[in-house]
Amino acid sequence: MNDEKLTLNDIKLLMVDFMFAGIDTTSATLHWVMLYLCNNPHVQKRAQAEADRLVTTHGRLPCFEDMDAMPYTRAIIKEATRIRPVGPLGLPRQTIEEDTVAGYYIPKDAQVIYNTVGIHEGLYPEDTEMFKPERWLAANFNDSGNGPILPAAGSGRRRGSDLKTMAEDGAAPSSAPDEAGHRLDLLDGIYLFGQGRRLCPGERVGHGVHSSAYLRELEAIIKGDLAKGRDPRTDRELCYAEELLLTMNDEKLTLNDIKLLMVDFMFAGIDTTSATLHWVMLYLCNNPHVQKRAQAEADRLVTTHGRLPCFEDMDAMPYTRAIIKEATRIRPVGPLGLPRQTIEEDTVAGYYIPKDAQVIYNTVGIHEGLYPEDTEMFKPERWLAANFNDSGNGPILPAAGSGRRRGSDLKTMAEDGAAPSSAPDEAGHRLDLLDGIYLFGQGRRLCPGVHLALREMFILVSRLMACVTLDSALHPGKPFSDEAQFGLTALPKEKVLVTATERDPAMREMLNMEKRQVMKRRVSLSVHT
Ligand code: HEM
Repeated sequence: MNDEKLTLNDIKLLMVDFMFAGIDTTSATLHWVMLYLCNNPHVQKRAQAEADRLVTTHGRLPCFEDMDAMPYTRAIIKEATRIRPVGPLGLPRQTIEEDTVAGYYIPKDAQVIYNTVGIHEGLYPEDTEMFKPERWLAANFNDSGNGPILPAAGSGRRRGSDLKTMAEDGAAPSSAPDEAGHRLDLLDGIYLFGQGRRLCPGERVGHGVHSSAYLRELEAIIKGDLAKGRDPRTDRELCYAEELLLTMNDEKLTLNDIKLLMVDFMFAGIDTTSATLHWVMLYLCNNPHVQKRAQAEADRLVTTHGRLPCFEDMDAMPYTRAIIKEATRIRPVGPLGLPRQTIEEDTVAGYYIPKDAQVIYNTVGIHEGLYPEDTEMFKPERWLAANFNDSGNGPILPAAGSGRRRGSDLKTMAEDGAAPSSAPDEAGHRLDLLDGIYLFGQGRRLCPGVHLALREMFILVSRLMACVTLDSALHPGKPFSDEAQFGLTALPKEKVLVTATERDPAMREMLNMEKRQVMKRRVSLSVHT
């Protein structure tokens, strides 16, 4: 550490990085390897024959030194990374100069993301869905250009024929690279580990382009409107990208900033929200009484307004919101928060935390601590104002943004089933998604997408409850296992396949009516543009 000018803290951060970056990725890839081995007994047989040859020669089990002598085993791993790359998209890069790739102009400072799945599919378009480890054996590359065009690890593109370098499958073991110094290794042709200088250090690898054509088109439409003295906002509902394009001068945003924001949102907002919805569906199927109560809430709204729930009904549907909140409590899809660095020393729960330490909050642990007596019970009613009272009933909840306050302070929302009200209570408090929930982080870098995520989930759950009854498609009437499988997001271990049974044909008619109205709006928008 002295030669490399590393502090003890740098070493700790490296250890944590390795844990975060190395465990899920490797184990997910191994899941695919196992799956394809089970699905392809002939592949297993050939790998076993290779292992047997090694065992017979050396009188011991394979060890790290045998990598070069077992090309078929390596080819199995490589084919699994090709056919199902566990990171479907690469990490973003910023271009340091302009360029043209496949006919697309890429400006300087653009954010580019390579599409690993797309690149891998393009390698063998004729049979991309076939698991064929033998693609990766040197015997299948020859100087007539047989084999795909493979980009080499770390340096530009080179022909597959250059890669005719490895010992043939089954040939005498040799650990030396061939005379040209090439190796048909895991990285040749595989983009799963990234590319270039920031290639995954656990292995080494791309490109792929985040197209900006759509954004430029939108910008032209907005500029066209403004040039004609027309404010697009008065004509139609704008999407987020259009709103940003309209305010980009005032906000000092470049087109590139907007692109980066869009990409950030896609990365940060899709998996997290969809994983949370998996849990919501699971717990709805497992708790028919919860569905019934949510359906009753939706029915009251439909009867009052003669339409399906919409965003404005959030405050009027506390039980639906409580379902979403309880799902985020019981199975937070991000089991750990993102790391923070302490700016001063402190003592927390008897533990001394030095300055400059990296701390990670344990979301699962905090959530479990809220209701230790029945933490594994899915009880949305915990989050209804009726269940908080001045005698301190309810857990001690940390309030969103400001210290800790007693649950009794939170007796603020309209009672479940009470008259709809969109106004916060007189104390200005709201029993909202963030009170007591750490899933979205805390403090200044709290998830900025929380309100969007809540609305997306609210609209889906409230409308589902208005229209259908959910049940497990795999084992009707029986609960799903609520065990979590940990990955980048913690998803249910069991596949949440559900059936949706229509409750009332009148709801279908309401949906169809809405669909017709949306289509009409779309037509008028395309006429406008
Ligand atoms: C259920 C859904 C979601 C969950 C569980 C979630 C969770 C999180 C967490 C834990 C963080 C880190 C906060 C911290 O450092 O303390 C975060 C950051 C972030 N989230 Fe979300 N998120 C969700 C939905 C969304 C959506 C829908 C968007 C946008 C469309 C979004 C955009 C972001 C962005 C841009 C950041 C980075 C903020 C920063 O670095 O300052 N998230 N999210």
